[in-house]
Amino acid sequence: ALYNSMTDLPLRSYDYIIVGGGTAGGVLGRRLTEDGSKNVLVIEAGANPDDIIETQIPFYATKNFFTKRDWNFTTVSQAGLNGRAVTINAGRMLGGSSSMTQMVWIRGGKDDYDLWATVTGDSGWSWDALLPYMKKIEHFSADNPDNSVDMVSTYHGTNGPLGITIDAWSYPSDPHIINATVELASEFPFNPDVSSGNELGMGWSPSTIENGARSSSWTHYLRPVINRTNLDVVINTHVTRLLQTGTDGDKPVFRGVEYATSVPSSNRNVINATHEVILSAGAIMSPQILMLSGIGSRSTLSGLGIQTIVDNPEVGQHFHDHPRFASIYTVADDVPTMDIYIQNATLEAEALAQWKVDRTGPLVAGGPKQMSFSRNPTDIAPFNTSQDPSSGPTCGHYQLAFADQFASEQTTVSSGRYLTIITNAISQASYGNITIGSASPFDPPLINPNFLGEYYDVATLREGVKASQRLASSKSMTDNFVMSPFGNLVQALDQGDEAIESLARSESTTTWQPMGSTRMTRAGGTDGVLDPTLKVFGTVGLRVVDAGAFPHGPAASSQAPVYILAERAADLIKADAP
Ligand SMILES: Cc1cc2nc3c(=O)[nH]c(=O)nc-3n(C[C@H](O)[C@H](O)[C@H](O)COP(=O)(O)OP(=O)(O)OC[C@H]3O[C@@H](n4cnc5c(N)ncnc54)[C@H](O)[C@@H]3O)c2cc1C
Repeated sequence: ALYNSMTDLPLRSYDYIIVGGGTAGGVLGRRLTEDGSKNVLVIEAGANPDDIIETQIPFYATKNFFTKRDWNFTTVSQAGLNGRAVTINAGRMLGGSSSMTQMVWIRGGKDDYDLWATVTGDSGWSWDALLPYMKKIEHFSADNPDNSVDMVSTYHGTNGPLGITIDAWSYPSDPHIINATVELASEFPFNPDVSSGNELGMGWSPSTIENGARSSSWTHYLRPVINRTNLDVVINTHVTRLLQTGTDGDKPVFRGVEYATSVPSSNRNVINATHEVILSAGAIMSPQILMLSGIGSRSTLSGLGIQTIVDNPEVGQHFHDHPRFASIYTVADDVPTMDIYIQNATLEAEALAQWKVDRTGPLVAGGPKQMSFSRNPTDIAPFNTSQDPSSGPTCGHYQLAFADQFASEQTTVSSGRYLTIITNAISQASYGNITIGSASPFDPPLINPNFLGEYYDVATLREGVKASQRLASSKSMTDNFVMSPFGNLVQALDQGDEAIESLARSESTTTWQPMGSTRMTRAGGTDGVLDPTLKVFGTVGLRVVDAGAFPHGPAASSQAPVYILAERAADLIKADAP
């Protein structure tokens, strides 16, 4: 059942306590309770988003920003971004970030997961071994909209919990982009399924949308099973740290969970799991909770008066995110881009009324509907001398995604029609870290993704911007559609590489994909935090299952990889059950 506070919980013991009812936490809550033999408690800091229409309407995804459903994190000053600090929004509600994503559903390349297997020494993390889990997640309900290919049968599942479809709204850009895959077939070859293991090329991009509304790990994994008698979910409860409950051999056992309400001054109480505590608080908060619990770098912890129980300087390291740059183009005045619903309150109100009636109309428009994945050229600087940061040849270095609207975080406009082509550096070379500057669980951790810290990533964005321009200036795109580049992009494209790189430093921001801060490595490894079964090194009774656990960030948006990781994690946890 769902409870508003810990004081409402029935008096019973829990085999598993999951910290964070987000993307991974929702998957675990469902899977660990499905055979009925184990009691599970999920503790979530945020609230239940069921009454919040902005978490349901695909087009309203960004309206969740800066609300109480958003952790609203800010990075430390980023040297690679000319010293700017960047906001990283993250979901603080049931479903976590899956309740506020742009809904893009993309897995990454086969090499991404094969690298996980190599790094961990566990072939269970390879693409082939994970493909059944990938399918197990999906309730995939659309063929490719142009019917040229069946996206479902070979690589996708149709009986899983999570509703996934190709966005039902027809964007003005759709035919132009698909035509460009013919006109520019050598650079943007049509890829019938970018989630087949080879993501390179341009193809349709499915979204976590079903029947015109967002599907999240709350709406499609956890909520449908909330009445299981062995599942309790409690909201509005902030886990402040984990507590050692004993020792097993020479290792500390961490089965105690200390919590408070969302009010920092509220009392701390403790609940113990009989078997395991699983941290699924996301790649920013899970390392913070570990450090507050005495698991981390001794020098950091002792400086803050926290007793070190497990000295592991790897906690919080290898943190990264994919930097993003938006190239904006003007579009012919008579093209009905989504700008009309942003600029005209009457049209938006009509669209909202239509959505409320039957979940149709323009507001079902979610994230990008096509995507392309490309590799950097190998014959120019810095790529001809740098080590390739990608997992392998099935993975792109940059991803282009399209929005039929003005989509900038720097400026807004009140008129005009636009196409935004977003470059994401999905195989970035820069790594940063998460650490803590305070012993208070209510102070956010210090977040350093080190955006564009390596010149390689600036150059990757440069390549993406130039590829966007080649695409935007093609006959297919300029045929009654794209007019010209907009804003600072005009001058940068005119002036060339250095100017583009400089613009990338002054305008790039996050794709909201924090990853890798508690990474998994091989058993007994010293270059990570988790063993291949996601157990925290040096402890008993404790795992981390969230985006922080990725051994290497996939060349993709991160929600699908989190669902994939969590599905296998559930089986690994069950396999260890007493
Ligand atoms: C705005 C936005 C857009 C995105 N767009 C896309 C996209 O289009 N496609 C894509 O693939 N990915 C996207 N992502 C990234 C993707 O959503 C995340 O990588 C993924 O959902 C992370 O899953 P997680 O389980 O690691 O963490 P989360 O889903 O963030 O879950 C963490 C949960 O833990 C809770 N929590 C944290 N601390 C505590 C605590 N101390 N006590 C109790 N509970 C706590 C949080 O409230 C949250 O519910 C986007 C993310 C955001 C924020």
